[in-house]
Parts: sequence; structure tokens; C-alpha cells
Amino acid sequence: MLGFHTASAIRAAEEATGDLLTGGVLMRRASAGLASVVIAELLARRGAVYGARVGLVVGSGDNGGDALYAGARLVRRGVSVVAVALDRDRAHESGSRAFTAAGGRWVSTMPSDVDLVVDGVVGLGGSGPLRPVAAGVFAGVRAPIVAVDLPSGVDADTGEIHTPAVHAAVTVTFGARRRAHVLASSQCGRVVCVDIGIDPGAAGLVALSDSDIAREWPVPGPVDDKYTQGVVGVIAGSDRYPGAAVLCSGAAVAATSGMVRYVGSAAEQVVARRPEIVAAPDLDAAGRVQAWVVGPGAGTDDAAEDLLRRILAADVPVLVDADGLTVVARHPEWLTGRDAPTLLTPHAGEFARLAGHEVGADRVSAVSDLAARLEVTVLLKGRVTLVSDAAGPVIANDAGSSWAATAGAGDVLSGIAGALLASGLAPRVAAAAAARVHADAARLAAHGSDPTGHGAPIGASDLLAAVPAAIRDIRSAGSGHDR
Ligand SMILES: NC(=O)C1=CN([C@@H]2O[C@H](COP(=O)(O)OP(=O)(O)OC[C@H]3O[C@@H](n4cnc5c(N)ncnc54)[C@H](OP(=O)(O)O)[C@@H]3O)[C@@H](O)[C@H]2O)[C@@H](O)CC1
Ligand SMILES: [K+]
Repeated sequence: MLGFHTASAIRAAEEATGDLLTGGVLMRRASAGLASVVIAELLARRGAVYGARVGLVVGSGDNGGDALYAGARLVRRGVSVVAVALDRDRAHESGSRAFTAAGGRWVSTMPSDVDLVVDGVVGLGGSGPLRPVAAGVFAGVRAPIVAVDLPSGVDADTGEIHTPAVHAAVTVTFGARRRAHVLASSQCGRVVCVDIGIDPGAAGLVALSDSDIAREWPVPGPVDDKYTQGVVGVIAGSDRYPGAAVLCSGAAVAATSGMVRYVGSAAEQVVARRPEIVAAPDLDAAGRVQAWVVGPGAGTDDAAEDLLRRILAADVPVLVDADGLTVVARHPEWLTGRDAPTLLTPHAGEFARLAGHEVGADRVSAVSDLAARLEVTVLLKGRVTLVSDAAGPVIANDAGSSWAATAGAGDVLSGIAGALLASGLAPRVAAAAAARVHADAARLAAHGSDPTGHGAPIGASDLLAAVPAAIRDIRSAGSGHDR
């Protein structure tokens, strides 16, 4: 599990080192790490370090100090380094001296022929967008950018990407990852964390590793049968949206080896596509389940409302998605009164209906607040999906691509997560593991047999078809061998 920390937690950890901070040891370690990453980048991009050209953009704080000390090291390795200071009088004093003494040159505009640019404008002390002078410098930059700590213009805690902000190819951070490194991952590029000997403690935002997910993913054991692995009931689809039923129940079949029941008007289409699904015309005829998935394409009329009320009165885990979320937004008391766990899986629009306000820039707080208020687990969809049950740390899943942004993909996600709930996984783990496999399946489907080549747009059916391959991949990666 990877942790992502707030700026205040990082600052507190730096302060706790006492002399190491005040004596500049932390900054020396940070800049040494930064310089080695720049050297590795130069080697990878142009095959040599000697004769390379690097430009620094230097702000008024310690972030600029990191850049200047690293610049001095690079000069000593034979790199031609120039620095543009946003305000020469306020540039880090000892860093400036070290840079000049090593042979670094100060310039007023960034040359167009640099191989790499180092963004040392702001790090933890930054707020808001790049100011005009900095924005002007970066406007002319075509070279790849290595950001010091954070791409300037990106909020360290919320990951809000202001306009303008630096778009980095690589971000080098120090001691521990900041929240923005996962929340704004697309702006950070590859993130390298340099060890500088600080300990910020437990993180309030985490990401699960492959092995975390591989360990949890339910597969049949020697004494399992279809019932012991959990039966999931899917209430989805309608005359108007039968496809939601097919996608959601199909995903539930793909996610685990347990049994899938279906209740709704799309039984014929569901069973035609997946004959192993046991369909029933109504709830009374459905049989027992270990978890319900309710809502995708299921409508919001009185009948849908009555069905959801009855499902939420049952003492089993329930996942509510899509139309079901519109209904529970009208009846939050149906959620707060439950003993069994509830998992809600809103996109931003559904979140706003549930919360009574937009998600806003601080997605982590938004998802935790809603989970606490409704006494549920919330999975907030997005390129970076967030899961909170208000008790443990928020779990982020960075999809790494947006191929899953397609109609019906949400129905597949709820089917996967519902099957995992039925298998007995805690809602936060079921939600996070489902988000990961869903994102991986989208990527696999988009890229076909060549993972390094260009992807092509996919539909939700393609994503669903790639779910078994995504599960196989993550189990192999997480356990070191397939079973
Ligand atoms: N402490 C340590 O030992 C270690 C620290 N480390 C490093 O220190 C960094 C934190 O340094 P820091 O605290 O000096 O803040 P920093 O991010 O450089 O900002 C400075 C000033 O910039 C300004 N400013 C704000 N927003 C702006 C904007 N949008 N656009 C332009 N300017 C803006 C604002 O000043 P203002 O102009 O408002 O007076 C602000 O005060 C940290 O990220 C890491 O890199 C590492 O070496 C590890 C060891
Ligand atoms: K920066």
C-alpha cells in the first residue's frame, strides 16, 4: 500500500528532524536525489550527460533552493546549466551562491535549445495558479519538464490543477508522496520519491498495490461451491435500458465464481447473454443473496422506489448505483438506519444530488464527508476513483487512462463490486479492488495485444470482455505466480 500525505504532515515530519532541517541536511539530500533523477533522464533521453543543457526556473522559496543545489551538482557533472529567477533578489540565498560558484549561469529568458527544464517555482509553499511571470517562462518551453516536489500550479493537498500549471514529465519528491501525486497524477508524470530520512506517519490517503488486491480477490478454494462463494443479486435494467442489466450482471459473473441472480424486466436478454444467471420476475421469487446491486438503468419511478426501499430493509450488503442513487438522494433515512453495509458508487453528478453540493476541488474531503454523513461507503468515480468509509484512510485508484469514460462502463463497475461484496469483502476493499480491475480491463481492451502501442476507443462490452484478463494480470503481478 502506498501512502499520500498532506503538506502539513510533511512539514511536521521535516520539523521533527530538528538539526537535519535547520542545518540544511534535508535540502542537500533532496537536491542530490533531484540531480540523480535529472542525470538519469538525460541519459535515457540523449544517451549522455556531458554537454547536456538544462534550464532551471527558480521561485522564491526552498523549492527553488532544491533546484539551485541540484543545478550546482549537474554543472559539476559536465552539464551546461542556466537559471531563470522569477525574482533574482528573492531566490534561495545559499542555493544561489552554490549554483554560481559551481559555474551555473543566470539568464533572463529560457534558451530554446535546453534538453530539460527543472520546475523549481513552488512546492509545498505554493498556492493558486502559476503567476504571470512564471507562466510566461513556461509558455516558451518545449523541452520535457522535471518538477521539483510538485508541478507548480497544482495544489499539494487537493490535487487541484490550476490554470496555468506546469505539466511535468517527471516529478521528484522528497521523503514521502504528497496527495497531489495521485490526485493529479496526469499532471505529475512519473513520480520518483527520494528518501531523505523523514517519517510522516500513517497517511489519510492510500493506494492499494497489486499484491493488496491479489491477496483479497476471491477465487474458489478446495471446498467451495457456488453458494459458499457468495450469491449476488442484480436489480438493473428496464424496458428502456435492458443493456444496463446485461452489462451489470455479466460483470458480476466475470468477477467471481459465485452465483448471480437477476431480478427485473430484462431477464430474457440477460439469460440469452449469460445462461448461468438465475433470473426471477420479482423480488419475492428471487431467492437468497449475500449482497444486492441495485440501480443501473432501473428507473426512478414509484415501483423502482418501492423495490429499493425493500432491498435496503434487507440485512445484507447493498450496492446502490445510477438511478438507485437518484432515489436514495430523496430518502437518505433509508441509508442511515441500516445495520448491514451500504456502498454507493456515484459519478460527480450523482454525488452532487446525494451531497446537495458539487464535489468541488477537494475530492478527498468531499467523499469522506458524504460517507460519514450517510454512514455508508462511497466510491466517487473519476479518472482517479476515491473510496471512503469515513473510518479508514481514503483509497485512491488512478486509472492511468480515461478509456473507461464510455456509456455503460459504470454498470460493469457496479457488477464487479457487487460480486466482491457478496463474496464477503469489506465494502471499501470491494470498491477499490473493483475500480482497479475495471480500469485495467479498460486499458487492456483499448490497447488490444500491444500494450505499448496506441489505444483505440472501446465500448462497455469490450471492457466487460477484458475483465477476466485484468483479474488474471493483477493476480499474477500481485502474487508473483499464477494460481
Ligand atoms: N523544509 C525542508 O527542509 C525541505 C524542503 N524542501 C523543499 O522546500 C519546498 C517548500 O519550500 P517553501 O516552504 O520555501 O515554499 P515554496 O514551495 O518554495 O514556495 C515559496 C514561495 O513561493 C511563493 N508562491 C506561492 N504560490 C506561488 C505561485 N502560484 N506562483 C509563484 N510563486 C508562488 C510564495 O511566496 P510569496 O511570493 O507569496 O511571498 C511562497 O512562500 C518543498 O516543496 C521542497 O521542494 C526540500 O528541500 C526537502 C527539505
Ligand atoms: K515545483
